Amino acid sequence: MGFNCGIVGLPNVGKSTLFNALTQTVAAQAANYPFCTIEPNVGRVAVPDPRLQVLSRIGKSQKIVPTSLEFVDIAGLVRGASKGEGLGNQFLGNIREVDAIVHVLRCFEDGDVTHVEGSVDPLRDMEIIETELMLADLDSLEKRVPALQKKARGNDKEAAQQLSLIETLIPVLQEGRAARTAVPKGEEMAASRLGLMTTKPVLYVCNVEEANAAEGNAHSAKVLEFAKANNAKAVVVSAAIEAEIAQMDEADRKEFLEGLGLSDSGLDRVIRAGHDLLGLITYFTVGPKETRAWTITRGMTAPQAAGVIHGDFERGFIAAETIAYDDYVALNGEGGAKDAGKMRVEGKSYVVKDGDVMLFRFNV
Ligand SMILES: Nc1ncnc2c1ncn2[C@@H]1O[C@H](COP(=O)(O)OP(=O)(O)OP(=O)(O)O)[C@@H](O)[C@H]1O
Ligand SMILES: [Mg+2]
Repeated sequence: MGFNCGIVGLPNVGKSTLFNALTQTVAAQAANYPFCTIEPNVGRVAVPDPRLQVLSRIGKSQKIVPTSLEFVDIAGLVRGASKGEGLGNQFLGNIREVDAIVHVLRCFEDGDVTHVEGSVDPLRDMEIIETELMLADLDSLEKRVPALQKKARGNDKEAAQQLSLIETLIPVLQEGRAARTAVPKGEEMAASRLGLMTTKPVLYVCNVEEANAAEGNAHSAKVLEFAKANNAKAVVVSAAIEAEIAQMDEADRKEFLEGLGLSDSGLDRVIRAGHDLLGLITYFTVGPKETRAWTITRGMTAPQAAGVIHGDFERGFIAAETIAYDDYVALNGEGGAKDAGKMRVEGKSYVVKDGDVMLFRFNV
């Protein structure tokens, strides 16, 4: 399943630094000048899930295979990007291609690191970026209206439906609100097919200085408050320190994190939040060879979930032996769950739940 999160923001706010930390590489060039990144950097990241260790211990698996998520480090956007400023059109094109947006906001004070707006103010920066995305969306919708009107007059039902959705969204964007805030219920799929940027789910990442990695600072507090009031997600991270930690070996990393007063890496929170943002859930397969996490979209049925492992599993699907994660753990594995009657044999219409431990029966 090819889901990805695009890392978006003003130039020089720490996007490539965050990308390098996430991917545990130095693949992306991160440096103290705006427009350091031009071509997007793409990398896959393992989704950390503490349930994997628990399951593999009970199931006596030889190895653990986490599921993964793709991140794309995109060039910085500036004011006027929707009108072509700063190679805006090209960069907006990169954003259109991702499934979710990780919006990096500079919350660190450092006189040596250039800020294209001259001062640190994450809510202002957020508005600059979101305005550009809204203007670009507005432009792309308005362009489609005349052709759709013509088709709709010729009794094209599909065109008429699309036109009506577009006519709902245009005034919303004109008022300066993201399209995602006004998609009518039941039209989410149709809206996502419009290829807009402001319908994509967004996660705000507050990039703070090293000293504030644990608690955040006054800038990040403003973002968190905004996010709370607007039903949005935000996390605090120090990209610079995370990039450093990512280069350390396991033992040093732990000691270093503890020294900073961090129980877990901020990156884990970014990755997990990205996973949730995409409406993704995880089910597990547990065996002597491996304990493995699989990513599916919320709402998928058992055969569809099986298809993520192999097309044959979906085509020849018969049933899925299913144990909820909590039951698997409480009853110490498959045998105990079976004895307690907690292993369910689910059929074709079963909607898989997050944490299900599954074994598929199939026949091809
Ligand atoms: N939390 C932080 N504290 C201090 N400095 C940081 C922090 N995060 C990033 N930086 C510094 O900010 C500068 C810009 O970082 P980076 O190249 O990652 O930004 P970018 O958003 O990818 O920029 P561009 O849009 O130009 O590609 C680098 O010098 C980096 O070391
Ligand atoms: Mg960059």
